Amino acid sequence: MSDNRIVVSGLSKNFGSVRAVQDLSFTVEPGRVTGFLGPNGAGKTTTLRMILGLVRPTAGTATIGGQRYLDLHDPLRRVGALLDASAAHGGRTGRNHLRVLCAAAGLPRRRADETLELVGLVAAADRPIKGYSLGMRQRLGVAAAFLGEPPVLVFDEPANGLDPEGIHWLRQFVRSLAAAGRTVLVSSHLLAEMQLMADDVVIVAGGRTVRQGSVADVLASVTTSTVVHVRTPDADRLHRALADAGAAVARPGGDRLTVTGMSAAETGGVALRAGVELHELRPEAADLERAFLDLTAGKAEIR
Ligand SMILES: Nc1ncnc2c1ncn2[C@@H]1O[C@H](COP(=O)(O)OP(=O)(O)OP(=O)(O)O)[C@@H](O)[C@H]1O
Repeated sequence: MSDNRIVVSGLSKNFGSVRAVQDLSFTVEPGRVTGFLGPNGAGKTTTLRMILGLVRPTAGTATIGGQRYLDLHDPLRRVGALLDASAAHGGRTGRNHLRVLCAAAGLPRRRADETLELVGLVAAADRPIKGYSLGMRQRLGVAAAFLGEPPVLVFDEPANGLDPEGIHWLRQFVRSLAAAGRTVLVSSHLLAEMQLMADDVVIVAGGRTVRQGSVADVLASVTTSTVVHVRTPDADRLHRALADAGAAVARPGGDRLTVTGMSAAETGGVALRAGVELHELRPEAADLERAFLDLTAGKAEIR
């Protein structure tokens, strides 16, 4: 696996007057899972299709190991992709579908059985695909992408239609691909899921990048407005003390206060100085969902 980096540079795509992707640049590193996040219509699928040579960019380039997909010598063994899980021929069985793909790619037939096992579809392998649930089709699509054990994998919304057990399986599988040194790009609008699955994230909205970096850095960069949850038997006094110290305080009811604009440590300090007893002092956990909403607010309209 010499260089299996995906490099997207100044990539743009217009469909008539629709600017689906605008000047997008990011790098997907081997050995890491990169989450490609954005609301509906953000341009994710169009970008993935440009990386895979299925859509011609209006401007910019997308390369895999320094070459455009269309210039790769053995693309099926270099890059595995799941784009549209409903693309398989409904009349075929899952096993036959994978065997046909093996034959087309010059892979041994046993890879069909091995990947069926890997994605947990052995029990349904000899049933026609038209009877598969969406989640089963996703698993079959993942199996198809991994037939040639390629070093680079691109999955468009692979978690769609999966039940919680399926999502757990997908997360483990995707993480194991990266742990083995593969380059993994996964698009999603399931942000909480990406928080658990991805090492890096690229967040797009309205065809543009709004933030990219490691999950930890992106979270840190958007958690300036900390929210702290407090419980105290002396809510009125603490409320006054916090307001005097410059915090915004909401009263969700009873003995509870929600403090904005002050860290948990500062809130505890104010309580101590005011002589107020605390029963709970809890900073709200930062999550990607909130970061995403903050970042894409106002840019998320479907064009
Ligand atoms: N072939 C096409 N012809 C015309 N417009 C298109 C075409 N493909 C995509 N678009 C438009 O480009 C924009 C981006 O679409 P794209 O499918 O890339 O977004 P997405 O982020 O994958 O969205 P979703 O999460 O809904 O799948 C949308 O406005 C869409 O309508």
